[in-house]
Amino acid sequence: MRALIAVPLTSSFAGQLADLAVQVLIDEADLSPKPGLVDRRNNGAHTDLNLGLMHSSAYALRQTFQDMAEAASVAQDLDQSLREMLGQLGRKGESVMLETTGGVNTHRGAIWALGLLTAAAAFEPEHGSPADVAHRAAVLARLPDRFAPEVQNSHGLRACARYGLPGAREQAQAGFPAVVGHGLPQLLKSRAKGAGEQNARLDALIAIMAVLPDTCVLHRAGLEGLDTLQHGAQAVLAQGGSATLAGRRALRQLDDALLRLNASPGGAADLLASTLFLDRLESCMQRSAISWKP
Ligand SMILES: CC(C)(COP(=O)(O)OP(=O)(O)OC[C@H]1O[C@@H](n2cnc3c(N)ncnc32)[C@H](O[C@H]2O[C@H](COP(=O)(O)OP(=O)(O)OP(=O)(O)O)[C@@H](O)[C@H]2O)[C@@H]1O)[C@@H](O)C(=O)NCCC(=O)NCCS
Ligand SMILES: Nc1ncnc2[nH]cnc12
Repeated sequence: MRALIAVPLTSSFAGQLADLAVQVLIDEADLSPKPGLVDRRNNGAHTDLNLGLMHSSAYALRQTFQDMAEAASVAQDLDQSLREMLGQLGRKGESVMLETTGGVNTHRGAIWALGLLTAAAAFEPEHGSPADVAHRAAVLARLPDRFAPEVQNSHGLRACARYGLPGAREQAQAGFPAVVGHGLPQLLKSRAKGAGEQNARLDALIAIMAVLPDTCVLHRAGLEGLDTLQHGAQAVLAQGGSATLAGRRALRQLDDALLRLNASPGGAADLLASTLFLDRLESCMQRSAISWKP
């Protein structure tokens, strides 16, 4: 149950959460050089994706995130009816994405992760710490959705079943450990060490890659791909991160290795966007305090 009486968010606050979700998707796409992924330099391991498509997809999802924030702001509890409403909005968002991109999967995992986090933030704006928001998102992710179609055959489900590893569902249900325990602490640590903002974000992405069983990589390149990703990312961190000369060299080697394997860590990219979302959320909430106070 809510800690305080439910206060419907003004549409402007739900709009600000949606703006933040879109902005972190743009920032993730633009960040360069990202190993194996679409960025400002090239399309990584993709033939069907490019930076323009990532941007169009991100902007097209704004209404989805706003609808999710508004639904959560009027919900009485983090319960099955809110979970099912978010499921319906998430599936609608996936259709909008596919219409915008001509059928290419740009942000399926991001709709899931950022959708849950946006709703969790909107539900209790007065508790906006990363740990609180990730915890509420996990509560939502663990609830059943009676209207979810029986999907047995997604790339993620197949990879999880084949290799016995957790995927996007489990990451959310566990409270986004790759974000809260790795991406965010690394972002703050690299900033504190004096790294520039782009290098700090790259380090956060690398910290996520070092631990995440990314089902996109497993699907395309199996355990060899996952091993290459995780060991390559650990090597970048061991060399001092992306701001050092040796770290930059290790990053380039990881990019080359992933391209050779045709592997793209799309799950890690989504979780970097989630890291940036939680990082900026508290200041967004403080700025908006006036708009949601009764
Ligand atoms: C629960 C869902 C996430 C569905 O999950 P499932 O595993 O069944 O389905 P997938 O289609 O495989 O989607 C999972 C996407 O999540 C990202 N991801 C991968 N690993 C992880 C991980 N360990 N932790 C977190 N997130 C992870 C990843 O998304 C990114 O990659 C996409 C591009 O992938 P790519 O392989 O390049 O492209 P494809 O076209 O799929 O294949 P190729 O032929 O090119 O190789 C891109 O979208 C990134 O975002 C995985 O793709 C959830 O979606 C769901 O149930 N939704 C229903 C609606 C709902 O209930 N919503 C709730 C409220 S929001
Ligand atoms: N930058 C990116 N490149 C490829 N797949 C992605 N999925 C999410 N962000 C991505």
